[in-house]
Amino acid sequence: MTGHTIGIIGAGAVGQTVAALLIGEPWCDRLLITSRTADSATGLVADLDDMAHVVRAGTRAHAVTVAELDQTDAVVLCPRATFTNTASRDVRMAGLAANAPLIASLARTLTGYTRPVVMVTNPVDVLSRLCATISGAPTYGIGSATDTARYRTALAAHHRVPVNEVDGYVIGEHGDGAVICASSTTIRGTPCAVPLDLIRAELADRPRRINAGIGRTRHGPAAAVLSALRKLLDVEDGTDVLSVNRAGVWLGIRLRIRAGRPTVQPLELDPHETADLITARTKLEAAYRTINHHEQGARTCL
Ligand SMILES: NC(=O)c1ccc[n+]([C@@H]2O[C@H](COP(=O)([O-])OP(=O)(O)OC[C@H]3O[C@@H](n4cnc5c(N)ncnc54)[C@H](O)[C@@H]3O)[C@@H](O)[C@H]2O)c1
Repeated sequence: MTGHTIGIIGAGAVGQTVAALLIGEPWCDRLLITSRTADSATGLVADLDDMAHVVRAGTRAHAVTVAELDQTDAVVLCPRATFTNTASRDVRMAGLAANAPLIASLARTLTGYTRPVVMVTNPVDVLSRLCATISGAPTYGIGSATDTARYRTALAAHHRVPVNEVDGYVIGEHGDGAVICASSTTIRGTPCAVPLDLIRAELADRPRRINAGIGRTRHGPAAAVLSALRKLLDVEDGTDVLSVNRAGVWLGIRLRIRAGRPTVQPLELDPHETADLITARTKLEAAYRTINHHEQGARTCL
């Protein structure tokens, strides 16, 4: 279980938090970090080195180039292109045009990579598909796991029960097309009332509050990355909600991961949830069609 090397692309808010969490993981020996500038990667490495010495962790971080990531057991993709996001709805999808060429270029460098790639960059479902299509690497998007955690927290507060008594999932798009699986949600094993409007409002407002308070959402998604890595690298078995290929479209789906191998665990949906999932799927397919030219590389404009 020891000896894993993890690559991180993008030394920003999420990349730094993922790296700090991995320093504390006994199964992670090495972190290979690359970012837009060598300075930010080496700066992060020095800071992590100090951290590792203080807490006596064995994990060592190194600044590398993207080409050197072929030595890793998994890669976390969390870069963000420079752009100003002025959207007030569909906020994550608003990053599509700016982030797609960045992810396409990194995915080309990862061509032939066979280990898991964990995508964080938004819009995560569409960019997971782009990365998987270009690189051929098994690509898992992070997003619905955080939505699921937020859903359970909000529902537990509403019913005034401990959060670990709530079992329920959010699947589909990590964004405005999230599908709340209310009909299969239980508290202590018993179906419960789900105030959908309240939950939808909280799923939209919570990241807004985090961003307003501390600038960027980082700890929740970084924990979701760690949870996925532990399972995909066979450190532990368990259930996760990740964005994967479902009949050609990447969207958040419940997976059971045993011995590092994910299998889809479909949830029973009522007619409303089924309609929501079809809507999310249609939206993600339409969004992908606006960027699929990146599969071919740069086109000549005539
Ligand atoms: N899926 C989720 O649940 C989730 C949650 C939070 C953030 N995100 C997304 O993750 C991405 C990163 O967020 P952040 O807050 O860490 O952003 P950030 O701006 O803090 O950091 C982005 C980093 O990417 C680096 N970068 C830019 N171009 C690069 C390149 N070509 N190669 C390598 N690195 C490059 C930048 O230098 C910067 O260090 C965003 O798209 C954000 O929307 C997703």
